[in-house]
Amino acid sequence: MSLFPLEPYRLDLPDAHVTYHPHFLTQEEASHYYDILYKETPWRQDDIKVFGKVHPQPRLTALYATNNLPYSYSNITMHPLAFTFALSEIKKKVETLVNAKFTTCLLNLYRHGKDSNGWHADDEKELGKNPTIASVSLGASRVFKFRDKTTKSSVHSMSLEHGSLLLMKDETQHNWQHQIPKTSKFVEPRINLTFRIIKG
Ligand SMILES: O=C(O)CCC(=O)C(=O)O
Ligand SMILES: [Fe+2]
Repeated sequence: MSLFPLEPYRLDLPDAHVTYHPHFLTQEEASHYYDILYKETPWRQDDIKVFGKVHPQPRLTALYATNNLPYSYSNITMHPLAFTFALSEIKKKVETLVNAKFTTCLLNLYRHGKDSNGWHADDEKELGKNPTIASVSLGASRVFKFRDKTTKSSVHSMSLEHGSLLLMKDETQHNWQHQIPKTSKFVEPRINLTFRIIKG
């Protein structure tokens, strides 16, 4: 297999359903959306509580939704903004590919290699059982890892590239955790968009 496959493929993870679409967007589309979202998004840095200790989240975030429903994780509750034109365009493309309607998009900005996203599963109750989560990557490529939720072993590592889409569905969040680890390498910023479904 080549290092940078062109065709979508399903990851070889037991009790999960994860597909990776390396060229969901063209490089031009991806750069266009990166520039717009980098500039137009009111990025914020919330404090989170992990193991009883409060510290600033190691990345910037923003929440958008088509309804007014908040999203809570790591002891923070985010209230959504209304979808922008650019985000709506991306949402439509994702919905066509995935054949699902999303209500909510969480944006993450990893400013540099020290920004990260610790081990977690997107298993908050407002997402319901077996949530479908579509994750679009723009900007620098970053390593993305999965590990078995129970044994914390059998780690799968991959790179999420500019313009790609990673689709996690069925029992994936029930059985696996994921993370974006810090890196000591110099890396440019990366924007990630995770489309989710939150029903009231
Ligand atoms: O940045 C990523 O690719 C992952 C983001 C993520 O896991 C999340 O926001 O829940
Ligand atoms: Fe996640």
